[in-house]
Amino acid sequence: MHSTFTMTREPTFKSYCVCRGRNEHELSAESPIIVEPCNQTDILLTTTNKLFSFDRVFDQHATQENVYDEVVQPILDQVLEGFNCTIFAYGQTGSGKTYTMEGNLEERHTRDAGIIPRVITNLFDMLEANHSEYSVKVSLLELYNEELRDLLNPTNHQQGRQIKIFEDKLGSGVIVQGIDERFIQNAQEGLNVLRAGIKYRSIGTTKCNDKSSRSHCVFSLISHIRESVPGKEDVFRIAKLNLVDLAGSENINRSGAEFGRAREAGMINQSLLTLGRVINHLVEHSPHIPYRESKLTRLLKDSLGGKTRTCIIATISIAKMNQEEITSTLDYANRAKNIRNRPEANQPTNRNIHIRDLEMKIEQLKSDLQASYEKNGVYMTQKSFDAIKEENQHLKDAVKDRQDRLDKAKHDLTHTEVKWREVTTKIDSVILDCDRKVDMIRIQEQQARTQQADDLLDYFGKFESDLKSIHKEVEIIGKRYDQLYQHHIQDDQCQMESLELDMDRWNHNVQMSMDQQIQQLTDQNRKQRDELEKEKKRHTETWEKLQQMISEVSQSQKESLEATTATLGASLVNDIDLLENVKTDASTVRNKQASYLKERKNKIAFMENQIREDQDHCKKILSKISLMDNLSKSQQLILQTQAQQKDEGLRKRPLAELEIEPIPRKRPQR
Ligand SMILES: Nc1ncnc2c1ncn2[C@@H]1O[C@H](COP(=O)(O)OP(=O)(O)OP(=O)(O)O)[C@@H](O)[C@H]1O
Repeated sequence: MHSTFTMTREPTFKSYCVCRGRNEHELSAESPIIVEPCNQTDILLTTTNKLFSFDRVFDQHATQENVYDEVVQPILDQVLEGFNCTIFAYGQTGSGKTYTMEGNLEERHTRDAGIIPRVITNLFDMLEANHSEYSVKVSLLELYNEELRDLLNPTNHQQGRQIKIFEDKLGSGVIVQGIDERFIQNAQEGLNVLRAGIKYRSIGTTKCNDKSSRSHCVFSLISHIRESVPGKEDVFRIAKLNLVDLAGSENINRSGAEFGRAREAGMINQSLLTLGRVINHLVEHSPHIPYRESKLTRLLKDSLGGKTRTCIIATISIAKMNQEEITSTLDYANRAKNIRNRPEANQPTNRNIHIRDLEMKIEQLKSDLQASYEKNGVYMTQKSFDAIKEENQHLKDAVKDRQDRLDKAKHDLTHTEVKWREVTTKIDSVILDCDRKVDMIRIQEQQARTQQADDLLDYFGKFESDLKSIHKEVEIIGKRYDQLYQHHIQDDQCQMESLELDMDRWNHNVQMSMDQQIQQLTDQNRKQRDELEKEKKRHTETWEKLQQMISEVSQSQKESLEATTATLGASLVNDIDLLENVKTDASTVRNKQASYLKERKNKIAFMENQIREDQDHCKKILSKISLMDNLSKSQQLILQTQAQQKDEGLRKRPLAELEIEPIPRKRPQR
């Protein structure tokens, strides 16, 4: 055994997680597994994909022995070194707290034996192996509905003897007055005592557990170990191990706490809530830790942020149907991991000190007894009175603390009320303003609508008169078209007839003049030819007569004669050519006249077509105009009806419901 009193640097508040495999109920409900231990220290909640870290995670296949070896054995070693230690089991009902802490109490080394029987057994084994002088005493305390009960002496409670909790001024932690502490000589005796006490634990039935522990249960082991120091007086090393099986952390509805058990569940939750608050305050290093708000936290004060080595074992189901509780348990235990305790080994005490302590205690008890016999008004010793006074002071402090918080809450409430009133007034004025604005907007809208309707009526009136004038214009155009058409055709026909006449006349004239010219030319030609013949004859005669003379006439005369003949011949040819040209010109003019006539005819036919098309177009325009006329009349009617209806309904109907189409501001182009 180690005899040194060491301050450790390991985490002072450890946190473990133990998973329970699915039970019959969860299997029959086919509730899927939602937790996955990733490695030895992390566990994944698959539904939220959140990872929780612990000092060690035990999956559903882990054994009680595994848990003991890894969690409890190191703690037991430290108990033997003089450290006070505490192990909590925390979890929803039915998750395996009692199984983990107690398990099977019947047999020493069964597979299902939990932490307590293994601790008892191993403690004695270790003490024996150490060959030291020792003593071990145990106590078993139940906290039910905020009442402490001694399970090793249940009659105490029945006889109305109260168990009190004191804080020891000398620094040895919390003192629980009025409980039985049984010395046990060996493991078997310890197990017997435990089994006997456990029988009295408050058990009920819940939906989650047939044998549900309805209370918090604290099993404490106190060991005194004698240590020999060479040349000095022997000393005793005293240490305490608390093994706490908390009640289920379930919510009332889900646990199905029935038949008056709702109060019980409420109480359980109350003390667990306080435990949670204490943990939060410790984690946040708050100046005030609300230990005094529940007996559970008062009892375990030293294990929470005190000098004790503490660990929490979170027991969880792995089935999805318990998701809510699994999450809250993991959160709770995870948070507790951040508590910082200041473990200190207890100072060894020697026989004399111990005897003196015991003598003081005997004295105190004697004094209490005496005071109680004498019934002199104060049935207790001064020391007990002082303790009660101190308790009262604590209570007063707590009351003051609560009063302060209440005052602050009241102050906050008043402040909030003032603000609320301010906000309400503001809201009222805003509503009033809004109402006024809405009314104004309605009136404006109504006016605008009426104006719009009037504008519309004006517009349609003008539109109608415009249509009428268009109508008239179109009629005039139509008539003009008709007249034009008649006129044009007649003109063209006259023109054509006169042209034809002209042509005929011209043709005739041309023919006549041509014939005359031809006749003249032919006559002229004949005359000239006759003259020429005569001339020729004369010449021949003359020639013949003057043959002789001719031979004598110079060559030049002969040439001149021949030239004259040639000139006369050429002139004749020219005349013929001229006549031919005149003929060609006449036929060209004739052709031109014919093509002009043809062109005119085509033009007239084209114009006739156009006029016909124009007439059709006019007819269409006329029918459209009459259609528009009808439409405008019917729209005018609708508008008038609407205007009347609007006038009546505008006050009642919201703006958006008025189905008036947008007004085209642009006039249609004529
Ligand atoms: N790891 C486990 N292996 C096998 N069985 C288990 C395990 N944990 C719990 N059980 C069984 O589940 C049932 C409920 O367990 P237990 O009574 O320990 O729950 P609990 O958390 O203490 O519930 P309560 O808060 O209601 O007391 C018991 O029958 C127990 O034997």
